[in-house]
Amino acid sequence: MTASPPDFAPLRTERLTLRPLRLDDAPALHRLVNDWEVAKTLARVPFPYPRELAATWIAATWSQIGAGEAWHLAITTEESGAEQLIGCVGLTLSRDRKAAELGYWVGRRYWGQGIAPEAATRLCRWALATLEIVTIRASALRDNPRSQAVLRRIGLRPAGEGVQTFLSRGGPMPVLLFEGGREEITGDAPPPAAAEAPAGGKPIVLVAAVALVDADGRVLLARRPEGKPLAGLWEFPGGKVHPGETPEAALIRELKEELDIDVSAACLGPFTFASHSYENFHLLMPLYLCRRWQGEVRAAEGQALAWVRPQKLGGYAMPPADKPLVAMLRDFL
Ligand SMILES: Nc1nc2c([nH]c(=O)n2[C@@H]2O[C@H](COP(=O)(O)OP(=O)(O)OP(=O)(O)O)[C@@H](O)[C@H]2O)c(=O)[nH]1
Repeated sequence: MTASPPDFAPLRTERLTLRPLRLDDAPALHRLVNDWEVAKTLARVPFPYPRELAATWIAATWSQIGAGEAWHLAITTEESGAEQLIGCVGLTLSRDRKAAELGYWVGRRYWGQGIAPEAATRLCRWALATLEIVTIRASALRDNPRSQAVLRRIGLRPAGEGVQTFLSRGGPMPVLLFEGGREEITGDAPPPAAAEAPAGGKPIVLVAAVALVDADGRVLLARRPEGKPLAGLWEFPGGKVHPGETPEAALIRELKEELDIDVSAACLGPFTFASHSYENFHLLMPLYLCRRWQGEVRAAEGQALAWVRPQKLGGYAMPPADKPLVAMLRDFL
């Protein structure tokens, strides 16, 4: 078992910090969760909660974070200048690593302040932008409307009913199942940009993008970082064309900013384009092909990068507009 808290940069919201648990959280954790009103809603928590279990569980969460299997984090807040533990929130990966199960609890004194949805939304957004998951699942006891309301607030939708064993209740209990993906949880409808809306229609957003192809014939994909619309999806490097800019100039600027490379317009070969309607704008995106640049590609904005063989492009989750582009690239390269 891991002997110290794992390296994990805390996730913050306006009021909360989500960070790995520490051994000195054990007394507060025990006090908050050894409360029938809290424990009775949780499947994996025994009641009464043995004092020594808190430290054992904290150490188990470190191993799981280290192994990339589950992220159970402390929810803390500042009260009169001191950090207070107020609950926990966690995600556990499914066996195929495509989904994660969400769980949380908040100490009774902190109920009714929207802590659970705030913490859960933050963790889910981090996970969708960082892990390879596409679905988040959760369940709530049928007789726990408060938790069901939290799951709806996060953006999860009902997905049937089930039965789960509850340690606290000593047996199987009926639960309602919930699930959702990136669109539900992040409310992703990318914002419209510069162009004016044509009467009765959506604004057209012009974005220049490029398939950079290296000497081995691999294509560069960049992962959209947390905080941007469609976070976690892989895309071709590029960005919006600013007013007065040509698409080539926009791309040259974006490639310098995002990847720290210098590209000349002569090395940008027009390849194809995407024309795709998103919910609140219509994307028009010329895709260039480029095999020559100066400098070494690096993630200048901290984004994840991947050099991908054309046949493997289908394995990366990309924005819907990119689907036809990927098929054309695969045929061409
Ligand atoms: N760069 C790029 N954008 C894409 C691709 N596919 C796709 O739908 N888009 C969409 O095109 C838009 C590009 O906007 P962006 O947010 O990356 O542009 P930007 O870097 O100028 O952003 P900012 O000004 O918001 O920071 C986004 O809505 C993005 O989802 C793609 O393959 N590459």
